[in-house]
Amino acid sequence: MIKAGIVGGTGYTGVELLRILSAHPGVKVEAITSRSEDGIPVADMFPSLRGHLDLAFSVPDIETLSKCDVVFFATPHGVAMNMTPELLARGVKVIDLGADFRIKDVPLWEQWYNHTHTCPDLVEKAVYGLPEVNRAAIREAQLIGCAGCYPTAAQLGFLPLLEKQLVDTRRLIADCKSGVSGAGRGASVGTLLCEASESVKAYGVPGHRHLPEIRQGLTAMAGRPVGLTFVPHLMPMIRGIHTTLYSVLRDPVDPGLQELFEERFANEPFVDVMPAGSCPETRSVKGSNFCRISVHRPQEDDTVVVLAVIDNLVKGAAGQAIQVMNIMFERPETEGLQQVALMP
Ligand SMILES: NC(=O)C1=CN([C@@H]2O[C@H](COP(=O)(O)OP(=O)(O)OC[C@H]3O[C@@H](n4cnc5c(N)ncnc54)[C@H](OP(=O)(O)O)[C@@H]3O)[C@@H](O)[C@H]2O)C=CC1
Ligand SMILES: CC(=O)N[C@@H](CCC(=O)OP(=O)(O)O)C(=O)O
Repeated sequence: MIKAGIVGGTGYTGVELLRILSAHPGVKVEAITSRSEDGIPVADMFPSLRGHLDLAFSVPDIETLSKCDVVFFATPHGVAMNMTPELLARGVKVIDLGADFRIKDVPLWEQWYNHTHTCPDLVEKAVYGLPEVNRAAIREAQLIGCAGCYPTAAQLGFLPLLEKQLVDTRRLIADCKSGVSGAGRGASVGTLLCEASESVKAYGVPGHRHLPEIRQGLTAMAGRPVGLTFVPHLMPMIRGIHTTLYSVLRDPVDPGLQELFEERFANEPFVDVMPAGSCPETRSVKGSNFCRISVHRPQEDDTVVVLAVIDNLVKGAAGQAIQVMNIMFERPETEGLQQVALMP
């Protein structure tokens, strides 16, 4: 049994980790932290877990967490970096769902996150948690910076095109939409029902913190710097990310896009390439670890349109983190992650 700890158990990604791990046959959750709910039984706060988890929240404590084999940080950026050096020194593997270890260029991270990094040496050692790109490195890693939610969908969608050098890398466009749970559980005016429902709004147009993360991944795939326009939107739904990705073919001769996507993801257990002409819906992945993708070439013109959907809390966060854990601990990669999406 893998002994797991979760820091940040009262947030949306924390409770999603609990939902999935409580049914994982190879994992026992040993510690779950919250500073605000210290001592409260987890099932009192989340009745959906009654009968599945007999644990109470406790404040984050290095002695307790270091008895675990793996610790997940489901915390805002700037938190994981404080405890990670000590946990690694004690032989614990760390999987950060936040952004502390995702961006290799530390000054660039500090600029976008407006925070001083306290362990830049560990950023170099950390492995980016996107199994479809980095599986071999994840297997050997002690520390993972899990891919963000928008970055997961955008990178998976562009991956086959960039690896094969099929599109102009100077003008990639990622038009992305997220459900409100992407903003976390903390109260804010923008996520109130009256503000977020029955309305759609772009945000972060001049620059969003996921821009450098997505650009870093796409640059590695393409083998050269890429130009990217990334515009996120807030949608009146709870879960889900929908990305519409635009790029222009370098050579207008038909490269066989459908076959290319099917072949690239043929052995990926959580990427489903949809039949030609289809448009994946966010509800087709709600509660599941799948990314569903379709590729289009409207009017047989030179623009390629890729549609990719994920559940931001699963493939975009907790599910991906558990997929990564399965790889690190040499468990079957799909173990505990077989949930079918909720319809409707
Ligand atoms: N929501 C999403 O769709 C996605 C989120 N992520 C990332 O995952 C992380 C968590 O997100 P989310 O679950 O939405 O966040 P929430 O705001 O919903 O929850 C944050 C959690 O962190 C705890 N926490 C906050 N500050 C600290 C601290 N200083 N020390 C210890 N614990 C702390 C909180 O509990 P308490 O204050 O009681 O200790 C709470 O349990 C973030 O980095 C986010 O960017 C990644 C992908 C998708
Ligand atoms: C709707 C919404 O507010 N989404 C968040 C992104 C989700 C998230 O938490 O980001 P990570 O994937 O980096 O952890 C945002 O735009 O900042």
